[in-house]
Amino acid sequence: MTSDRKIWLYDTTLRDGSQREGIALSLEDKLKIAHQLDQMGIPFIEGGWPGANPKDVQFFWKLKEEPLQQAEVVAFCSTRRPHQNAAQERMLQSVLAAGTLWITLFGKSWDLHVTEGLQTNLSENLAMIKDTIEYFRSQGRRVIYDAEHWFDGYKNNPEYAITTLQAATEAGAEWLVLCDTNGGSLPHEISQIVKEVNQAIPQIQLGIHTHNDAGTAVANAIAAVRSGVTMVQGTINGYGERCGNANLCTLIPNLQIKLGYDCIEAEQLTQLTKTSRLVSEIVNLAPDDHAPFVGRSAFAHKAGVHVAAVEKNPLTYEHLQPELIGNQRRIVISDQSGLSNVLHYAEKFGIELAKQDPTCRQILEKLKTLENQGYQFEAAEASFELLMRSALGQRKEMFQLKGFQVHCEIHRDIDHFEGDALATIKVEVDGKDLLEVAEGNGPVSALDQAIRKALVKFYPEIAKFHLTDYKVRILDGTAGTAAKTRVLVESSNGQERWTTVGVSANILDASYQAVVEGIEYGLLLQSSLKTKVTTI
Ligand SMILES: CC(=O)SCCNC(=O)CCNC(=O)[C@H](O)C(C)(C)COP(=O)(O)OP(=O)(O)OC[C@H]1O[C@@H](n2cnc3c(N)ncnc32)[C@H](O)[C@@H]1OP(=O)(O)O
Ligand SMILES: CC(=O)C(=O)O
Repeated sequence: MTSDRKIWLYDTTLRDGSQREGIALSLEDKLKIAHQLDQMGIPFIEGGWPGANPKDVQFFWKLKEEPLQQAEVVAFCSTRRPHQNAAQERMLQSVLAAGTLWITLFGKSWDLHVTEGLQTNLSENLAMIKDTIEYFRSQGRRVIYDAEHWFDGYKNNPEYAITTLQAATEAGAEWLVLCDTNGGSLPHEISQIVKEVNQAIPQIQLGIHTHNDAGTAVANAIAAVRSGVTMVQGTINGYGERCGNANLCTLIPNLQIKLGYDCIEAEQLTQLTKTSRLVSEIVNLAPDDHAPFVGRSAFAHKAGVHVAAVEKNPLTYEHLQPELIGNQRRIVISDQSGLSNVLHYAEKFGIELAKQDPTCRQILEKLKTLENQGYQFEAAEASFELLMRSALGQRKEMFQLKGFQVHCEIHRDIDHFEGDALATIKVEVDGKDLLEVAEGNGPVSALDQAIRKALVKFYPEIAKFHLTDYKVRILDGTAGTAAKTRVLVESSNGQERWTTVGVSANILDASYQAVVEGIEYGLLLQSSLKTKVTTI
C-alpha cells in the first residue's frame, strides 16, 4: 500500500530518549540535538519536562535566544495531581513559563494505574485530564494528549479507557496519542485497537507512541499508521526508557520510501545517517553498526557472491539506495571474499588490476591463508593494501630487522602501579646497521619509539606519525597464555588515519608487525605510488 498522507513526526529523544539508562544530556547536548532535528525537518521536538529539573527549564529559555527554524518545540508534563487545582499547581506553572505554544501532557488510561498508581478514583482521573487540558487551553496553548498505557488500559477496561480519551477531546486536545507504554503489544493488536478508537472517536487526529520491550516498536508504529494515525512519536536511534522507543531512523525511511507517506523532504531524508551518528556521538554511545538504514554495515557487502552481483547491479543485494538516507555502500574484505572484492579494493587503492591477471587470484589466496592464521583485514585495510602491493612487486623494503629486546620493570602494591619499559632494536637500513634504545610507559610504546628513532633519520616524515589506537584480541582463548593474539594499530599523520594488523603467539611480535606496517603505510600515503590520498 502506498499513500501520500501527511505523517507528523514527533521526536522525543530529548525527553523519553534521555530516560534511557546510560544517557545524561547536558544543556549544550540538548540544544545541539534540537537544532539538528530542526534542520532535518522534524515538525515537533519534545524538549523536556520544565519544572522536573533545572536543565529542562533552562533548555526552553535558551531556545528563545537561538530559536529553531521550523520545528515546534513542545513542553511535556503530566496532568495535575489528584484533588488539586490546575491553576495553582507549581509544576503546571513551570510548564507554562517555558513559553511553548504546544504542550504534551500524559494522563492515565488504565484503571489499574488510576487506583494503584495515582491512588485515586476513576472519575477524579477524568477530572484531572479535563481540568489540565482546559487550563492550558485557557492560557492559549495547544495540547497533545499522550494516553499513557493506552493499549493495556483498553485491553483491560475498554469502556473506561475510551472515556479518558473523550475527556481529553472535549477539553480541547488536538491530538490523542495512543501509547504502548510497557511496550508489550504486537502489531495486530495495535491495528485492531487503533481502528476501534477511530470508530469510537472519529472527529480527532490520533498519534502513536511505542516502546520496544517486545522488539516491535517500529512494526507497531507502522501498523498504527496503516490503521489511520497521523502522528508518530519516536527517538533517534530508538533511545528510550528500558528497551527504548520506536526508532525514527528506521521508521522514517519505511514510512516515506517504502509506504509513500509524506514525512520530510527527500533532501532532509539524506541527513538521516548523519543525524543518527551525530546523536550517538553527543550521547556518548557507540553507534550501532548494524542498525537498519543508517548503520555503517547497513549497505556493507562481505560475501564474494554478493559483491560480484552488487558490482553489476546494487539492487541484487540492497533493498534501497543508501544515498537516499545519506548512507553509503561498502565492500568488506575477508576470507568470505572472491575476486570481485579484490578488484573493488584495487580500484579503491588506485591499483590497476584485471580479473584475468593471475596475481589477482594470488592476492585472494594470500588473503584467505592469512585470515585463516588469525589476521583480519576488514578492520585493517591499510595492511590489505600493503599485501596487494607486495604481490604486485610495488612494495619497497624500508629496513631489515636484525632483532629487538624489550625490558619491563614493574613495581606494584595493592592500589599503586609504577613501571616503565625499555626497548632496544637493531635494524639495517640502506646497508647500514643501526642500534637504537627508547623508553616508554609500556612495552609497546617503548618498541614503537625505538623503531621510529631508528627510522626517522632515513624517513624524516615519520616524525609526524603517531599511534592513535591499539586493540588486542586473544584468538584461541582455550590456549591460555600461549594463545595467539591479534593486534590492530591505528596510526595517524595528523590528517589521515589508517589501521594495520599483526598476528603472533607473542603479543610484542604481533604489535611489532602492526606498528611497522603502520609506519610503512604512512610513508606510502606520501609516495608517488598513491595517485590520490585515500583514508583507510
Ligand atoms: C511514561 C513516561 O515516560 S512519563 C514520563 C516520566 N518521566 C519522568 O518521570 C522524568 C521526570 N520526573 C521527575 O523529575 C519526577 O518524577 C517529578 C518531578 C515529575 C515528580 O517528582 P516527585 O514529586 O518527587 O514524585 P515521584 O517521582 O516520586 O512520583 C511521581 C508522582 O507522579 C504521580 N503521577 C504519575 N502520573 C501522573 C499523572 N498522569 N498525573 C498526575 N500525577 C501523576 C505519581 O502518582 C506520583 O505521585 P505520588 O508521589 O503521590 O505517588
Ligand atoms: C508518554 C510516554 O512516554 C509513554 O507512555 O511511554
